[in-house]
Amino acid sequence: MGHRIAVAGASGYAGGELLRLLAAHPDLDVVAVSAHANAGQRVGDVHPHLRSLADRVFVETTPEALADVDLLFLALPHGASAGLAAQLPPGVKVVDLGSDHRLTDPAAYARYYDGDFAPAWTYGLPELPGQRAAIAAAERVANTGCHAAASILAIAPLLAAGVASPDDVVVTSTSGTSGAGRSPAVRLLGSEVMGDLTAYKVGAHRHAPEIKQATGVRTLTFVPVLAPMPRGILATVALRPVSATGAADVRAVLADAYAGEPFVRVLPEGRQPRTSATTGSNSVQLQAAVDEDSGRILVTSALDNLGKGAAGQAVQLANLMLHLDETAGLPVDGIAP
Ligand SMILES: NC(=O)C1=CN([C@@H]2O[C@H](COP(=O)(O)OP(=O)(O)OC[C@H]3O[C@@H](n4cnc5c(N)ncnc54)[C@H](OP(=O)(O)O)[C@@H]3O)[C@@H](O)[C@H]2O)C=CC1
Ligand SMILES: CC(=O)N[C@@H](CCC(=O)OP(=O)(O)O)C(=O)O
Repeated sequence: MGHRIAVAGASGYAGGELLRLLAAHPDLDVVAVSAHANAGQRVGDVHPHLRSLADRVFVETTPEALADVDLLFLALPHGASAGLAAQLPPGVKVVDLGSDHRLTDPAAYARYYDGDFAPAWTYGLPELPGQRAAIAAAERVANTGCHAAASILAIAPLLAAGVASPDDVVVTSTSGTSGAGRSPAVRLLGSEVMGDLTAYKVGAHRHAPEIKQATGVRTLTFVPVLAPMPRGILATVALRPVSATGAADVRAVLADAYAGEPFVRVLPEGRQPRTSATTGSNSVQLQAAVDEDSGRILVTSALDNLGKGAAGQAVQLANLMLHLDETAGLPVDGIAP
C-alpha cells in the first residue's frame, strides 16, 4: 500500500495531469477524486486519455469526502482552496496548485486578486535555496504559478550571485492555452486562438508579484502572450548586468545553481530551449545569452505549464513532503515531435 492521495478539482486540466502522473506513481494511491459540475461523472468520460483510473467517479468537493488521506492536492479555481483547506483536520498534508496561499504581502494580494487574503504557505519551488528542506518539513505547500516557475528559475540564481540587477527586469512569457484552464471561455475557442498570437493582462499579471517575492526583483515588466498550442511556456527574460559580462559566465552561474537538480537543465551553447522538448515531463530547459548591442543578459526558459508549471511540480512537492524519492513518478523526457 502506498500513501493515500486525493485530488480536488480532478476534472480540470491540472487535475487531469495529476491523475495521469499519479496513476504511474510507485508510492502514491489515488483514493478520492472530486469535481464540481462534473461530480457524478466517470474519470474516463471527462478525461478520455486516462485509462487506468477511468472507472473512478468524481465526488463533490467537500472536506468530508477528501480528508481521509495522507496528502490532498487542490487543483481548484482561484479563491476555492483557502476555504476548503481551513476545514481540513491537522495531519492532512496539502499541496495547493492555485494561488490562494502564494503571496506573503496582503497589499500585493489586494492589488492583484479579489477576495480575502489568506496567509502564505511554504512556497513550492524546491530549486530555490533553502526551499527543499522547508517543503519537506511543511504540512501545507503552495505550488508556483506556471509563468512564475519559468521566470523564477531563470532569474533567481543571477540575482543571488550578484550578476544581474534587481531593477528593470523585463519578461515576455508565452503560454499554451491549457494554462487558462478548461472552463469555457470564448477567448480560448479554437477559432479564436488558431493562427493568432496575442498579449494579455499586459503589465497587470498576477505572477508579477509572485516573481518579485521569490527572486528579490524590485522592478519588473511582465508581458504574457497566449499561443495557439495546447501546452508549454517559453519565457524570455532580459536583465541588466551589474557589470559587463559574457554569455559563458552567465551560463556558468546557472549551471552551478542547478548542478545536481534532476529537473532543470542548462543547455549547451548554441541550443535554445523548446517547449516541445518539455511536453509531458517535469523538465525545465534554460539558456543564457548576452545581447551584443545593449549588454543585457537574456535568459530563455521552457517548461510544460501542466508539468513543472503545475501537476509535475505538485508531485515533486508531494514526494518531498512524504519523504519519498523526489523524482518518483516524474518523467524527465518530453514527448516529441
Ligand atoms: N492549467 C495550468 O497550466 C495551471 C493551473 N494552475 C492552477 O491550478 C488550478 C486549477 O487549474 P486548471 O486545472 O487549469 O482549471 P480548470 O478550469 O481546468 O479546472 C478547475 C477544476 O476546479 C473545479 N471547480 C470549478 N469551480 C469550482 C468550485 N466553485 N468549487 C470547487 N471546484 C470547482 C472544476 O470542476 P468541474 O470541471 O467539474 O466544474 C475543475 O475540476 C487553478 O488554481 C489554476 O490557477 C496553476 C498552474 C498552471
Ligand atoms: C494562458 C493563461 O491564461 N494562463 C494563466 C496562468 C495559469 C496559472 O499558473 O495560474 P494561477 O497562477 O492562476 O494558478 C494566466 O495567465 O492567468
